[in-house]
Amino acid sequence: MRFRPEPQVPPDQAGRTGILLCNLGTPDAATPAATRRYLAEFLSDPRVVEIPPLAWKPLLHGVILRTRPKQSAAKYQSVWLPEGSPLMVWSRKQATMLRGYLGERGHAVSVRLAMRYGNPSIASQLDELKARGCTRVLVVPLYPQYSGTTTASVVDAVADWARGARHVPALRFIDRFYDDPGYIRALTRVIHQHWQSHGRPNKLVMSFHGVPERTVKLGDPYYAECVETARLLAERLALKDSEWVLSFQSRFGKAKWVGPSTHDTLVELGAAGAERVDVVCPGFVADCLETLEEIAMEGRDTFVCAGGKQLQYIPALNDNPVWLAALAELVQEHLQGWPTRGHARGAGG
Ligand SMILES: C=CC1=C(C)c2cc3[nH]c(cc4nc(cc5[nH]c(cc1n2)c(C)c5CCC(=O)O)C(CCC(=O)O)=C4C)c(C)c3C=C
Ligand SMILES: [Fe+2]
Ligand SMILES: [Fe+2]
Repeated sequence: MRFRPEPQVPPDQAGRTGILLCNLGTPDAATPAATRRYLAEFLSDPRVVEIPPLAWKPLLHGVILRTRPKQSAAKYQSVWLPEGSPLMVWSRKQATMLRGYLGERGHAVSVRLAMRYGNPSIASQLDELKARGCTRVLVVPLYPQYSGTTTASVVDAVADWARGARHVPALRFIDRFYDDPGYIRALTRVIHQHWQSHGRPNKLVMSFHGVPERTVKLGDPYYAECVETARLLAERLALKDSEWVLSFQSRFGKAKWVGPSTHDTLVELGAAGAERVDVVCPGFVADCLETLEEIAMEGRDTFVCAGGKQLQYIPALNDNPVWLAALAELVQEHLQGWPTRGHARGAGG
């Protein structure tokens, strides 16, 4: 059967609104086997690696998936929490808190967390939302800056699921929030709080996940949106140009990525004798391997080895109440003006 059989939702029970929070995904365990499964799915996505399959598959299966899972699993072990992967732990907490924020305002909404790669899958959570009577779903990729490699890939997964569904819910997406006042306010708050308890650094490094330069040349708006987030943040923090710098981390593969690289920036700052740098990663709303290991551990070593004294990592937004309030507000904004006719118990109606 091409389209799934599904229970009928009686009109009087229809109209729940589903909120699907999506982040990237993470291995189920900090083991080479689980990391391999996760990387195989992630790195097989043509949105992520834009190399023709005939050239990429042999490299992926013959080289990368034979070596990287073991190395990455060791890194995951160094940040793993008793409850699991930091990305999963924080994302779950965010979903729970968002439920509270939206519930308080009395709307008939269901909030679910999905991961683009690994578990819980986007398809499984869309199935759950449908089973709860959601006839419309707001999809919220937790990427502040739009990129084809991340945001559009969530759209692909939702579209793949919809392709097999009989009763497809009405769909909306929050495709970006890089300049959202609440998001910028929450970042400002976290940084101010850090500076209140630890004093100020010589330099604030704003480090974003990188993407291949080619994707930007081909029209990906990601780089420009990172630049704008950084500018807005510096403005809100009233920083002079000499007090902050923008950089890009997590380079992967041999192609040229957008720069300047966070690694090179930390080496330069360390060699120039900077006493203390603080690093904040505004593109990650939840702490994960890329912030806790690559910045707070590897980055610190890089900076100190180059001659710097102290690197302080400023945590991601995680469970910050100002952030969750901003996210709830953003969700409400996107539900506004969504007609409730035929969606009897919809939010905002
Ligand atoms: C292969 C190329 C990659 C692109 C392009 C890319 C873009 C990209 N990624 C994030 C957010 C995250 N990436 C994370 C991990 C991660 N990223 C890549 C590769 C690319 N990312 C790999 C191979 C990995 C896995 C870890 C490793 O083996 O190094 C994570 C953390 C996941 C976790 O479990 O903690 C996040 C989050 C963005 C925002 C982005 C483009 C804008
Ligand atoms: Fe990544
Ligand atoms: Fe990394």
